[in-house]
Amino acid sequence: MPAIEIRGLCTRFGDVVIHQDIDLDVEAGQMLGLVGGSGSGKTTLLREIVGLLRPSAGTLKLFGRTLFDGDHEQGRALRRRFGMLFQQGALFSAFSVFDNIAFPLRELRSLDEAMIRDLVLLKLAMVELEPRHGCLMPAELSGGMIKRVALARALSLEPELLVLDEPTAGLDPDRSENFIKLLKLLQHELGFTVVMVTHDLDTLLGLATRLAVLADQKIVACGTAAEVLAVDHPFVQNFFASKRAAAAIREEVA
Ligand SMILES: Nc1ncnc2c1ncn2[C@@H]1O[C@H](COP(=O)(O)OP(=O)(O)OP(=O)(O)O)[C@@H](O)[C@H]1O
Repeated sequence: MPAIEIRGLCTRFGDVVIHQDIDLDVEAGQMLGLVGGSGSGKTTLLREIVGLLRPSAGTLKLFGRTLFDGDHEQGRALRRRFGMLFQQGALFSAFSVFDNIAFPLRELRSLDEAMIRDLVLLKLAMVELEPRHGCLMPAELSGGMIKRVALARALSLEPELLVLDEPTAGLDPDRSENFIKLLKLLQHELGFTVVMVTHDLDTLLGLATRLAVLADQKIVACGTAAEVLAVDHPFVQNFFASKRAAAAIREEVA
C-alpha cells in the first residue's frame, strides 16, 4: 500500500482551476521532491495531503485512509502518523524550544512530564542540538537552528510521513547543506516517507529519490531525476536546463 495515494484530484478556488485530475502515488520510504512554477499549486497540494484543505474532487489517501470521511477518531490517529515543516509559522514564538518540541507530545494527554522531558531531549539530540538549547526562545535562534527545532517538533510523534515545504529556504549554502545531510541521515535511520516542495536544486538532488513536476494543472513528469529529465515539457527542460543540473543528474545515474 502506498503511503500516499492520490486519484483524480481537482482543486478549484472559485472559477480558478489549480489542479486537474492529478494521480500520484508515493511509496513508503520514498523521498518525493515536488517541483513546479510559482503558483502551480505545490503548497496547495501539500496542504491537501495533510488535510488542511479539502480537494474539490478526487480521492487522497494516507496509508490507505482518508482524512475526510467524518470519523474524527480515525482522523486524529491518522494525523499523528505525519509531521509537517511548513515555511511559515515554523515555531510558536511565545514558547521556548523545549515547549515547542513538547507541544505535540502534551497534546496527546497520555504522557507524564518526566516522559515528555526525556522525549524532548532525545529529539533535540536527534537534530544535533544540546539540552541547554531547550531554554532558548525562537527569537534567540539562528535560521539553521529554527529549522532544526521545527524538524525536532515535526518528528516528536515519530511520524511515518514528513511533509516539508521549502525545507532549506532562507538558509545560507553551508547551513542548507548541513540540514540536507541531517534530514538524509534521519530518514535513513528512521525510514519515514518524505514529500517536499523545493525550488532549490541542491536540496532536490541531495534529498529526493523521486521527482514529480506540476505544470499545466497536472503532474507532467514523475520518476527518477533521469526519467524526469527525459520528459519533453518546457517547464521540465527549463528547470533542469543548467549544466550543473544535468551534470548532477548524470552523476546520479552513473
Ligand atoms: N485559499 C486560497 N484561496 C484562493 N486562492 C488560493 C488559495 N490558496 C492558494 N491559492 C492560489 O492557488 C495558486 C497556487 O498556489 P500555491 O501556493 O499552491 O502555489 P505554489 O506552487 O506553492 O507557488 P510558490 O512556488 O510561488 O510558493 C495561486 O494562484 C494562489 O494564489
